[in-house]
Amino acid sequence: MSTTPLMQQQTTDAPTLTITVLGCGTMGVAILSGILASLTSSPSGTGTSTPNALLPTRFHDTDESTPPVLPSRFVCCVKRPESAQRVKKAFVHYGDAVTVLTKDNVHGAQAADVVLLGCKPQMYQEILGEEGMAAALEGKLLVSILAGVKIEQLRAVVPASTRVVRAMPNTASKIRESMTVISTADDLPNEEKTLVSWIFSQIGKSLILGEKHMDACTALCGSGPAFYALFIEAMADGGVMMGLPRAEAQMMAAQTMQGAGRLVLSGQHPAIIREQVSTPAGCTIGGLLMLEDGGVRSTIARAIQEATNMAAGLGSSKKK
Ligand SMILES: NC(=O)C1=CN([C@@H]2O[C@H](COP(=O)(O)OP(=O)(O)OC[C@H]3O[C@@H](n4cnc5c(N)ncnc54)[C@H](OP(=O)(O)O)[C@@H]3O)[C@@H](O)[C@H]2O)C=CC1
Ligand SMILES: O=C(O)[C@@H]1CCC=N1
Repeated sequence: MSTTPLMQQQTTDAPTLTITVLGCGTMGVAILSGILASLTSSPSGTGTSTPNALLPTRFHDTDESTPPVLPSRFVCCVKRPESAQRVKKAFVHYGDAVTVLTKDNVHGAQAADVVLLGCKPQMYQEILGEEGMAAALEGKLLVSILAGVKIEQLRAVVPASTRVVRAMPNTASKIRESMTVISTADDLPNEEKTLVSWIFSQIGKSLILGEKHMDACTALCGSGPAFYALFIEAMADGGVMMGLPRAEAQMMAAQTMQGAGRLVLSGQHPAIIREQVSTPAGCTIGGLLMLEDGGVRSTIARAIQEATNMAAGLGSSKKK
């Protein structure tokens, strides 16, 4: 039987690395599920982060190297006992590798090498300002997935020795199909850049961009699954309207969306895909014109604009 990194580190004296999630809700569970799945799958099954041939060179694809020590211990911090039960249930198959703490963030941070901040944006000051937290974060790497909270805001509430990184993943982390954008300060040590890149490349594709783009990335990557889900529902509704059974219509819509996305990722321009599908005098052009009549293109673009603007305001302490 082949051994996985998680198994090796649990059965030998190899150095360990602990990731603690402060606020382990939907996203915390999704991210840890993806990382744990990558650590426990066979080497050939790991890493979905193939370099994207479509990326213009001005964008930096993330570092593809493997850190010398991989995470093998995970601590999940939540507030309510019922959430603790839910998280325990999600990770029941990983035994001692996952610990769940309720209202015990400081111990969680003390145990960590890397702290993943996964609470609501409005909670960061309260959680990072807890008594004992500053000492627990000294010299550590803090990765925030909070929408709208800037690196500068986080730096203002953690010790100067804490390195702060922002990342914007999405719920598809759970199945290792996230799209994550990472933003780091220029002075982040290379080994920590490698570690952060490794973490997010285990749960899908990732790239590095300047922080000024983070709110738009939040709309595209973070909110994106909700927008595509609406599109899937609408496509399926149309199929049902025309007599298709609901479950089959939904499957057709989702798989067709995935296929179109993969064609784009394989290098085909969306306009070429659209033209190739539109047989002259065929049905596709009829459907496309109906969508254009309905202003779908600008409505979708405006939805990204609106979500971006709303994301930008989420880090403001006035919002509760
Ligand atoms: N949902 C998404 O698709 C995405 C979300 N994000 C960002 O991720 C973050 C989390 O979002 P999401 O996972 O949806 O939110 P959830 O509400 O699901 O998770 C928040 C977690 O924080 C915990 N929490 C609240 N207060 C405390 C506290 N004092 N100490 C410890 N834990 C606490 C909650 O615990 P309890 O349940 O016990 O209250 C809960 O587990 C947000 O900042 C969001 O902007 C980023 C990308 C995508
Ligand atoms: O809706 C939100 O605020 C979060 C951030 C991105 C996705 N969900």
